[in-house]
Amino acid sequence: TVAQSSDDPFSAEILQDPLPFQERLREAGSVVRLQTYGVYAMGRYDTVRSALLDWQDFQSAAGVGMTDFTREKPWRPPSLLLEADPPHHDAPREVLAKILSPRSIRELEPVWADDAERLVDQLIEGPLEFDAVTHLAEAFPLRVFPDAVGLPGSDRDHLLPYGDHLFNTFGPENFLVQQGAPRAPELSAWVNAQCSRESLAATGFGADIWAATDRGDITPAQAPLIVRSLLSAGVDTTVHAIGAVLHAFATHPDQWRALREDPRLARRAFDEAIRLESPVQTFFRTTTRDVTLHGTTIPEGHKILMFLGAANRDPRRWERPDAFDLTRDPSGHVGFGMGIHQCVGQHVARLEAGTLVTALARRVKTIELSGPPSRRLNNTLRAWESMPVRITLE
Ligand code: HEM
Ligand SMILES: O=C(O)c1ccc(C2CC2)cc1
Repeated sequence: TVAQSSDDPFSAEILQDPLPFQERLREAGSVVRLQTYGVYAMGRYDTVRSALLDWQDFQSAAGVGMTDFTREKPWRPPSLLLEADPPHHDAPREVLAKILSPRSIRELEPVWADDAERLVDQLIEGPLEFDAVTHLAEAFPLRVFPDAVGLPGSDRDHLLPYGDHLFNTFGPENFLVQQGAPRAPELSAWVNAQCSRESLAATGFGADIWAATDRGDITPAQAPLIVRSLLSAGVDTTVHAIGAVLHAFATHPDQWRALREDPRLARRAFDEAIRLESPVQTFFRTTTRDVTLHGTTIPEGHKILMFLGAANRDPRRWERPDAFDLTRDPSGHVGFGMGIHQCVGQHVARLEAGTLVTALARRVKTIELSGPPSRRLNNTLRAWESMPVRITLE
């Protein structure tokens, strides 16, 4: 018999503080049936990793949220990457992987480094106490990423509520989805309008995607959906990942000192903050046949829920899992997923966070919380509402 849990991981209480539930989940077994939703959950690192790698038994094409696309209509046309499996997944993935590769985005490094320095210079002219979510975690990605995609200047802040709602729709239709539903059609229409060739600048990730249609690597019908993938995945994730790394440093002054002594630590700090916080907490898969995992058989056509956040703090895999420790090697964390769907934008995310943290480390001597930070509840994202900080300067 399979282990059972009566917890609701999408309740406000557990979304506010998921750690006790995640501990219960890991201890209950490799595969645990969530009675509230009739889905199978996994929180241990080894089980999550093997499900991520086994795309044949655990498919994405039926959706990576609770909705089973073979039974219900998705609220938006499925992503050609996230919600697709080989062979359909192959060409869109190959096109985007090339456009977002470290070599392709290398030219952005000086541009973003300069932008980060200007943003930090402006910031430190003002009061040395401010909300790091508003003035850093949200401000920087919204300043650099839409430009890199090739979005026109105005109303780019639609991207945040669009992403917030999208990430809620991967969960059950609970209070969070109901909150975002009224604006969803308008936000979705706005995002779709940004993805046409004529809307996008002549250079940037968007133009590069459309150029791939001229080469026949993808079709003109596919191009807008692939641009939509960037606008869907590329903003809220980095906002809350940067929030996570700032929170980690603000609560570990010794690690901030270590970074200032050795700026190369910025990259490892980002991955360690992603391991610890897992801005993307969960994703689903759907079984393509009866699958037996660690002695538990999951019948065909069932949803499994992978708790990336729980796997990233599994004591079976990580020593002192709840510590933010820059001497640790965080590689192997599942905060960007693993396998054929592993985050294709991770190099962009690392560059964004790296340039901002490096610019801060040059000017800011100390950073600490000046009040309690508050969480923004979301069915999928571990997100920040506000983070009051106080800094001192060099
Ligand atoms: C720190 C920030 C980010 C985090 C934590 C993150 C996390 C993830 C995760 C966990 C997946 C795997 C989804 C799955 O297995 O079903 C993924 C896939 C993806 N990410 Fe990211 N992501 C981040 C930033 C970005 C950025 C900046 C972009 C675009 C520039 C992006 C674009 C994508 C796309 C298109 C996929 C689907 C890949 C595929 O299915 O082949 N992500 N991301
Ligand atoms: O292709 C998409 O639309 C897409 C949306 C959200 C994500 C999350 C995992 C970062 C990834 C891809």
